[in-house]
Amino acid sequence: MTAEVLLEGRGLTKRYGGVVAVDDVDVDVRAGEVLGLVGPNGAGKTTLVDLITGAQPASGGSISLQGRPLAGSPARRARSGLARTFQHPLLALDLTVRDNLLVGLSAHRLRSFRGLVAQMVRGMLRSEQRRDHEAAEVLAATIRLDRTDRLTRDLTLGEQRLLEVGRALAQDPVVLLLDEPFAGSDSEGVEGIIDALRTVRDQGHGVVLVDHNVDLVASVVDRIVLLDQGRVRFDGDPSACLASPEMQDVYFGAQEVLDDA
Ligand SMILES: Nc1ncnc2c1ncn2[C@@H]1O[C@H](COP(=O)(O)OP(=O)(O)OP(=O)(O)O)[C@@H](O)[C@H]1O
Repeated sequence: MTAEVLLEGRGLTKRYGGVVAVDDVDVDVRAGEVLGLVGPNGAGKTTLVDLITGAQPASGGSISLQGRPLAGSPARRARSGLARTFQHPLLALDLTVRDNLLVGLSAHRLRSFRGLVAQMVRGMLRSEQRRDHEAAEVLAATIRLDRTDRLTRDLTLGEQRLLEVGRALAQDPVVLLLDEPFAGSDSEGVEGIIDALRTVRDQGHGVVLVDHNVDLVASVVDRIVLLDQGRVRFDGDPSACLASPEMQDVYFGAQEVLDDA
C-alpha cells in the first residue's frame, strides 16, 4: 500500500523580477519518507523550502498538508505541523542546550488553544516540569548531544546544527524540512542528524532534506528530487538518480561542453 501523502505542492512558482527561481514544481512528501532535494548552486532548493514554509510568498501554485490547504505566515504553517532548520542555525545562544530543547517542546504545545491552556496549568506543576526535562534529555540523546547544561554559544557549529534539529523534532512536526543540516558538521554530527532523520521517519512523519552533498543525501533518503534552474529534472529512486543522464547533465554537462571546446 502506498503511504499517505502528507505534503502536496502543485505548480509552485517563484519569480524574482526576470529570474524564475522555482518554475512550476510539483512535489509530494509521504508519511515515513525522507525526501532529498538536490541540485547545483542556484537550482532553487532554498526557494522551494521557503515557498513551502511561507518564508517567501509564491508567485503561483498551491500547497496542502494532510489534505488541508497550507497558507499564511511561517508561524501559522508551523502551527499546522511544519518545522524547519536553516542554513545558519537560529538558536538562543545564551540558553543551555536543555533550554533550547524546552523552547521547542513549549512551541509544540502552543500549536492549539487547548495546548496553550494546558501549558499554563501545567506550568505550575513540578511533575510536568520534570517530564519536560526528561523529554529534553530523550531528545538530546536522539541527536547524540550530551551535557545538556552547556551554553549553546559554547557548542561547535556541528553541535548547534544538531541542536537545531532536536528543537525542530521537539515540535513533533508532520513534516520536517532541513536546509543543509550537514554543513560544518564532523562525522559524529552527521551521524546524529542521520539518526534523528530515521527517528522522524520511523514515527511516520515526512522529512525534506536539502544538501549539496549528493552522495550523502542519496545514501540516507528514500527518494530524490533533482532541481536545476528551478525545474524538476528527476524524481525517484536515489541510486537511479545518481546514475541518470539528468544527473550527469545537471552536474557535469557544463564540463563536457568545456571539454568539447
Ligand atoms: N531574494 C532574491 N532575490 C532575487 N533573486 C533571488 C533571491 N533569492 C534567490 N534568488 C535567485 O533564485 C535562484 C534560486 O536560488 P536558491 O537560493 O533558491 O538556490 P539554491 O538551490 O538553494 O542554491 P544554493 O545551493 O547556492 O543555496 C538563484 O538564481 C538566485 O540567485
